[in-house]
Amino acid sequence: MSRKLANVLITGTPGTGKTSLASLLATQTGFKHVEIGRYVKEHDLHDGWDEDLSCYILNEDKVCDFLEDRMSAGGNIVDHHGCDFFPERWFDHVLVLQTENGILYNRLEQRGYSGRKLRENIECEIMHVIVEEARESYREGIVRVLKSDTVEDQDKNMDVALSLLGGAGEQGAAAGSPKKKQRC
Ligand SMILES: Nc1ncnc2c1ncn2[C@@H]1O[C@H](COP(=O)(O)OP(=O)(O)OP(=O)(O)O)[C@@H](O)[C@H]1O
Repeated sequence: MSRKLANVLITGTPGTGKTSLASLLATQTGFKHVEIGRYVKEHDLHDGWDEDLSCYILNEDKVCDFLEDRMSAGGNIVDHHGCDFFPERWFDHVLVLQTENGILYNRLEQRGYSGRKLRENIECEIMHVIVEEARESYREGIVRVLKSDTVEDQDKNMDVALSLLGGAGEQGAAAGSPKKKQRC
């Protein structure tokens, strides 16, 4: 199987700037912005609502089944705060955004996060949980960790992403590489 266009995963702790970057990148490239949180809500890809964390309980199988055909076609920018349940073969590039803890704290607080939700997200960033998850889930050569503290960082990250997508046609060859996991 090969794709004419690449697929990109933009991941990182909530608040690190995934949606902002993915949205800009989609506008510039014409790729589809696949914001998993929004899809989960709009297409009922969940197992109900978590009252404690005020969020939907994502159903990984439903998400993967829903996206399979679209991902096979390529040209997607997937935006999600986790990355270990997607099939490895879906992605040609994985960008992990990281934000300095104090900056992230302010962003999440401004968004109305507090208590357990705020604390757990900051701990996630301090412990580099998503970076580790990405490195364990995807082959080394496609994972890039990018700083996302400032607007200047965002500009640089756009440049990185655009340069990666410049070779999108060839990247499709990676689509047939062996799967590391069979979660979906
Ligand atoms: N590089 C950056 N520099 C400064 N502010 C940023 C940067 N990236 C994002 N922001 C701001 O931080 C806030 C969070 O950004 P965004 O919603 O894109 O994060 P996210 O990682 O997609 O969060 P979530 O996972 O909860 O959807 C927004 O107000 C956005 O404008």
